[in-house]
Amino acid sequence: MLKGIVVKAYNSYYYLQSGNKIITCHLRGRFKKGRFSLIVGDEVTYTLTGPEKGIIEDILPRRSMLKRPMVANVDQVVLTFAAVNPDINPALIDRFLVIAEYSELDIIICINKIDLANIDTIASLVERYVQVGYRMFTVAAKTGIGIAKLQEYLHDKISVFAGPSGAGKSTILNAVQPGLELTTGEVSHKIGRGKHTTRFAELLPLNGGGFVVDTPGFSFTDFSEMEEAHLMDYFPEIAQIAPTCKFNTCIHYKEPQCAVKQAVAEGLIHTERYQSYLDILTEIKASKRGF
Ligand SMILES: Nc1nc2c(ncn2[C@@H]2O[C@H](COP(=O)(O)OP(=O)(O)OP(=O)(O)O)[C@@H](O)[C@H]2O)c(=O)[nH]1
Ligand SMILES: [Zn+2]
Repeated sequence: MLKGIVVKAYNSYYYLQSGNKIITCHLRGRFKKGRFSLIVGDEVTYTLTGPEKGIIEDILPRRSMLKRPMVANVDQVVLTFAAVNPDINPALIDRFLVIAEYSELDIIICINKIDLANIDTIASLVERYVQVGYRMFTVAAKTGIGIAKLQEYLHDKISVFAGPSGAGKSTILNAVQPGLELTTGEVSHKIGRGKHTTRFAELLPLNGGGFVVDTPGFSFTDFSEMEEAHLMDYFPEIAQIAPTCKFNTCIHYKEPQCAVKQAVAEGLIHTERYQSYLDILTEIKASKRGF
């Protein structure tokens, strides 16, 4: 049985990467009857019906499923931020981290444009997130600094690149995989969500194995689906200390004898990380009240 991975879905055609070939496929009729949907990243079996044409027979079990964008079998997300232009904003990093944690993704944080950065500022920021346990990369896509190391971590994996507009995601992907030729633009020339007009994600193959996804509009501002009591789970350093709070219902807000607040006071948890926690908690509370 031949195997492939869906790299693109368009107009009821599915494009499979199979070995080093792209096979254009239709779905076997029985799939169409159910409420079944095949998405980018799905691994499938197929039979050939012509040269580089085929029909998809079966879908293999999904290892994971990301909803926005819709991609199956994502291994990790690379949260990408610019050190400068737009200036780095730790509160924004925390917001992206919370959504990525909520989506149960493995996370890499990538700080781009370090050619323009104040090294001390970036070093202390890197330290903050390394302490929490995150994998941090500093790169300059334009000059190539750090790109080889990032490439190692992308090998044989499906990696989704997400981050604010202008962070340099497309530029990084072009550096990681010469030949992709994704369009990049000046920050000031972009409006709203950026220049992307594609609505559907596409897997872009890397030489030597693995795929990357450049996300059109990863929506990272909406916390209303989350529960107040679970927010701590998306801050690893808070989740770790939470069991030692006096009350097991403690959400580390106004409760007495809170071990998390104690840890903040002692400098074990970064004040700005705790502030991000409180800000998002407040947003969740407000959304539950219908604001
Ligand atoms: N100095 C410097 N500029 C960079 C670097 N990487 C990207 N840029 C510039 O930053 C701007 C934005 O880069 P893009 O790659 O388009 O950013 P993006 O994250 O893909 O943006 P969206 O597509 O809107 O999400 C471009 O003008 C790039 O040339 C870098 O390492 N150093
Ligand atoms: Zn507490």
